[in-house]
Amino acid sequence: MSFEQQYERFINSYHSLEHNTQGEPDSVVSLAKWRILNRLHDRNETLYYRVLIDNIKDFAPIIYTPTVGLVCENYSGLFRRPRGMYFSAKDKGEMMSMIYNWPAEKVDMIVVTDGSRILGLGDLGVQGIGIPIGKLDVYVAAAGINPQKVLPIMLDVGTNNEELLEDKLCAFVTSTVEHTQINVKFYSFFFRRKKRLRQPRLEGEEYLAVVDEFMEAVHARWPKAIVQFEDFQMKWAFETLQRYRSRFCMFNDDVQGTAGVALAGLLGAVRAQGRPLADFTKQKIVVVGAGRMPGTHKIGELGEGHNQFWVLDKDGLITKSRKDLDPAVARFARGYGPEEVEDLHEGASLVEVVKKVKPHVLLGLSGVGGIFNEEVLKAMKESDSPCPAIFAMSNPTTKAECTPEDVFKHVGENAVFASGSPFSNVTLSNGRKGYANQANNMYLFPGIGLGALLSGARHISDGMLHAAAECLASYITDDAIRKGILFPSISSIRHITARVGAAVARAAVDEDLAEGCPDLDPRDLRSMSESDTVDYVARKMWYPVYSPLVNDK
Ligand SMILES: NC(=O)c1ccc[n+]([C@@H]2O[C@H](COP(=O)([O-])OP(=O)(O)OC[C@H]3O[C@@H](n4cnc5c(N)ncnc54)[C@H](O)[C@@H]3O)[C@@H](O)[C@H]2O)c1
Ligand SMILES: O=C(O)C[C@H](O)C(=O)O
Ligand SMILES: [Mg+2]
Repeated sequence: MSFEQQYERFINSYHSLEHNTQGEPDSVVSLAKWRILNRLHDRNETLYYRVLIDNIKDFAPIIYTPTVGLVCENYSGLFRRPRGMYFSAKDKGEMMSMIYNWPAEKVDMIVVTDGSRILGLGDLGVQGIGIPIGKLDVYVAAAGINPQKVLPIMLDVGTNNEELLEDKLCAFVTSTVEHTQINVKFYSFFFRRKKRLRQPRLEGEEYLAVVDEFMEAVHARWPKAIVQFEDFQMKWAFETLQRYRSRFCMFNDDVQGTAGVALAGLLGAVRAQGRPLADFTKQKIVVVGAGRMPGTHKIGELGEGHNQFWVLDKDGLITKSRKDLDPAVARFARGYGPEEVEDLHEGASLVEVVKKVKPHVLLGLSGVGGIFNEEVLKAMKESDSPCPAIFAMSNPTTKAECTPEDVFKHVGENAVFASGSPFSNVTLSNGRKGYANQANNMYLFPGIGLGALLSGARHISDGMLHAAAECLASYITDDAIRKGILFPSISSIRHITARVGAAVARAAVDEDLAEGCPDLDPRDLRSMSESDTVDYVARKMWYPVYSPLVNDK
């Protein structure tokens, strides 16, 4: 069969599955779709990634949020074939040999998690491996990273999830070195089974010793690989970022990627009001969920010393009088400055804050589904903005703070909306479209990784991250913004990623962080124009075609 016939056969079977599962609950349909794609991934990488690239808008919700959340919750039951590598606390002293035993000669991109905060679903232990797998699928589809050079990693340091500690079915999920390669000259499958750690999570120095050994081992064999930290609980996300960011080429997607996407969305919200970007500092922004807030310090800096943020966590509004105030959040705590809304007290509720502040933007990163309820959204109607912006960024869909329907109904049809997981657009009363934008770090992490890789960056600086965010923000035209479109369509993700990747690489060059890669001297990168850099990045992207073993005569 030709490639085209194989492609058509797969798409037909996918459509039959859609037809045959009509009327079934959403979770059953989504998991069935994930299974059919996963089986294709296992047996034919080339076809899988072509199908994914061509249909990214339809398939991203299956291999990525929201379905990937459901997949992680059920991973031990869905598990058929291994994918990725697991390092457990019991491998201490052996991680270097394990890394050197990985059969791929070169690894460019690693996504690592410890499973402690999977989307808004909490501690899923080793079952969280679904996230690095999904993120790396996006790397292949969006950034054109060669799938033979990606490596999903789980650091198994135990779990504090009581159900998983009890669950006997989950006992054999992990294995030391797992690998399948299809469509290349060899097929390898290394598999040593071992039990997952069935114990509470390691803490303190014991925990850090595992991550340290893993990072040293990766760096020893692949010094130029980019390591993306993903879905670590807050305390370890920040600690590991500080610990490794100047020594290794790594970043934390939830902290840094998310901050960039939020920044692009916030700048879009300013433009939607027809105001110049300089007016950003006059925007009042209520943030619900303080987990990733310190990651947004760069956004805070744009505010030139004004505290334009009102940050709430599970205990309400955070003020200077908060007991045990987290130093990382302290700069956003209310309680100083002339712009203070005096009569808001420590722990004030979300509705109180919205009613008093009348914010331009309401940004949710709480992991609490539906927290932007009717009362909160109706209070947003009184916003000082002509186009109040609501960002319900929590994932997966069940954890979204509200839906676009609720926003356009309760806030008004002039509102702008974005969510972390995809929603459908809404038809408004006048027949116009109410846009359900997707504000997800998938717009940035592939470009950050690709730009760092192609420039051979020594590490990933704030300047490189800022360049990525600005590039995304400037991607959208004024015309689109006026319609309420704040983020481009996921269908353009490869194009967006080429631009973001180029912006990141150029920033690395500007900061003298670029050491180049085997086929590119950093001096060549320096001499490229902006559009030449985009072309270069786009040319370096892997694209799925069968490689002939014998050339035509
Ligand atoms: N869209 C994206 O690109 C993106 C990126 C990163 C994280 N997220 C999502 O953001 C959510 C939070 O992630 P995180 O890493 O910050 O989690 P986290 O657990 O570190 O932080 C959650 C925060 O929400 C607060 N919170 C909990 N209940 C609350 C309530 N009832 N009212 C107000 N605040 C409350 C907590 O106190 C905490 O500050 C997750 O659902 C995650 O999927 C989305
Ligand atoms: O994984 C996502 O969809 C975005 C983000 O990294 C998250 O943790 O929610
Ligand atoms: Mg994440």
